[in-house]
Amino acid sequence: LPTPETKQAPFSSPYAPPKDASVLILGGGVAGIAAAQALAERGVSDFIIVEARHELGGRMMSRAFGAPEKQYAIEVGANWVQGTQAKGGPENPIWKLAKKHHLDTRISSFSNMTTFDETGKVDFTRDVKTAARSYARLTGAAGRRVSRALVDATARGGYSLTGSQPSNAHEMASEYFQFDWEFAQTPEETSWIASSWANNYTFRSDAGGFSDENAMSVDQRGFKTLIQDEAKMFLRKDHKQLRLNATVTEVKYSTEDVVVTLADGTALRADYAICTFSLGVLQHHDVKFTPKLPGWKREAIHSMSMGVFTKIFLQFPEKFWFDTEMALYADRERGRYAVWQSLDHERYFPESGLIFVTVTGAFSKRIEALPDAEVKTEVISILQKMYPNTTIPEPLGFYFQRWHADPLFRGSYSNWPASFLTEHSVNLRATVAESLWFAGEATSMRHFGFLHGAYLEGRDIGSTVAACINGGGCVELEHVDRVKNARPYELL
Ligand SMILES: Cc1cc2nc3c(=O)[nH]c(=O)nc-3n(C[C@H](O)[C@H](O)[C@H](O)COP(=O)(O)OP(=O)(O)OC[C@H]3O[C@@H](n4cnc5c(N)ncnc54)[C@H](O)[C@@H]3O)c2cc1C
Repeated sequence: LPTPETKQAPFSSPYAPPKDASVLILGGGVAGIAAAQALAERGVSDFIIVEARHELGGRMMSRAFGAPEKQYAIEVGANWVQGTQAKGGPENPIWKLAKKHHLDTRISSFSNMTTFDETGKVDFTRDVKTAARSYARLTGAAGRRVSRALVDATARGGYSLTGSQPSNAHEMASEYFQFDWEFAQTPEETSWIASSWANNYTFRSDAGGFSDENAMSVDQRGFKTLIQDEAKMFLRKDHKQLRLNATVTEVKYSTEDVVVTLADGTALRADYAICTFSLGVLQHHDVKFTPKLPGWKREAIHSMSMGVFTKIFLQFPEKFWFDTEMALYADRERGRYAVWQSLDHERYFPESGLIFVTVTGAFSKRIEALPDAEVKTEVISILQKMYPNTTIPEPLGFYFQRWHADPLFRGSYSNWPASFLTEHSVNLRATVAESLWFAGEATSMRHFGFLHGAYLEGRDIGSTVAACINGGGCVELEHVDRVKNARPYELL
C-alpha cells in the first residue's frame, strides 16, 4: 500500500473566502448523525450537517398509513435492529440506542410461517428448513475458503458446490426467503464469501457477531426517532449545525478545502467534508464532484452494487389471512411477491387490517416502473391465488416506496458482488485529496447494508476527522492505486 499523504494544519490565505465550518457533513442519515456525534464528543462543534430532506434519519423512514380512523406509523425503510446482543458478547450499537430511547420493539419470529403456492395453502415448511440448513452449509464452506486463501465465487456457485440446487417453486421460494430477502439481490449477484461474513458478523455470536435476534420497531414515533432524539442531545439549540431541505448539487474539493454548492446556489466552504450519500447516489452522478473523483475511487463505487428491498403495504377492512407472523408464497417465477408479513397480529397491531409483502432486486425495479394501480392488481391477484375460496376485498390503503427511482437514495442498501475485492472496499472508504472523507453503510467491510454498519462507519470517520482537527494535521485513509489480479490473466 502506498504511504498516505499528510494534510497539514488548515492554511488560511488572507485572500480566501471565510470558511463556514471546519467540517461539512453531507447527509443526515445514521452515518451523518453518528459522525456529528463523534465530532461533538471530541470538542469539534464547528460542523454543519447538510440534508436534502425535511428531517433527519435517511433510510430510517416512517410514514402515516391507513384509513383516517385506523392510521399507523409504518416503516418504509429500515425496520429491524438486526442482531441484538448475546450474553457477554458485543452489543449492536443500534440496539443500545433502541434501549436508551425506549423504542417499542418485538423480536420477530420468522419461523412462525404459513406456506402457499399458486394452488392455495400448501405445507412446504420442510423445504424452508432445508433452505436454512443449505445456507448454514454455504456460510460454513465460505469460512473454510477464507482460511485456505481460496478465491471468491458467487453465492450461487457456493450453493451448487455445497449441494444445494433448488429445482421447483417450493425450493426456490425457500431459498429466496433465506437469501434474497436479506441481501436484496440474488445469489448470482452476490459474493459467496462476503455474504457469509456479513451474516456471521451480525447474526453469529460465536463468530464475532451480535446475535440471531431481529428486533422489529413498532414504535409509533417511528424507528427514526432513535436517531432524531440522539441528534437532539448534542446539536446546538440555535440550529446553526443543521441545514435541512438543502440539496447538494456539487462538491468541489482540493487539498486546501471543500466547497459544497446547494440547489439554491448557496456555497458552503470548510476544511473537510464527510460524504455519507448512499452508494446508489454516488453511482448515479446525482452530485457532481469537481474535479472528477479519481479512477480508483470511481472503480470502487461502480464495482459494488445497490440492492432494492421494497415493502408493499396494504390495509384491508378486516383480516382474512393467516394467523402466523409470516407467510411464504411460491410462484413459478422466483421471488414474485414471495414474503408476506401480517401486522394484524396479536404481537404487532391487532385489528389494524395491515399486511405487507416484500419484493427485491430486479423485481423491485420492475414494479417501480409500473403505476400503483397495476402493482395493486398484481398483489391482489396473488392473494386470490393464496385464498382461492375468498373474495379479496378492495384495500383501504396501498403504498410502496420507490427506493431505486429516488435521487436521494437510488436503491435500498449496498450488496457485495463476487468481483468486488477487499481493495475496492478499502478504496470506497478512502479519503480523496486529504479533505474529502466517505462514510455510510456501504463503506463498512463487515456490516455493509445494515444500520449498525452506517453507525459504526459514521463514528469512526467522525472521530478520525476530529483527531485531524485537534491534532493540527491529518493522515488520510490510504487507498490502493490499482487493484490487480494476484496472478495476471493468461490466454493459453
Ligand atoms: C427498505 C429498506 C429496509 C431496510 N431494512 C433494514 C433493517 O431492517 N435493518 C437494518 O439494519 N438496515 C436496514 N436497511 C438499511 C439501513 O436503512 C441503511 O443501511 C442505513 O439507514 C444507511 O444509513 P446511511 O447514513 O449510510 O445512509 P442514508 O440513510 O442514505 O443517509 C444519507 C442521507 O443523505 C441525504 N442525501 C442524499 N443525496 C443528497 C444530496 N444531494 N444533498 C443532500 N442530502 C442528500 C439523504 O436524504 C439521506 O438522508 C434498510 C434499508 C431500506 C431502504
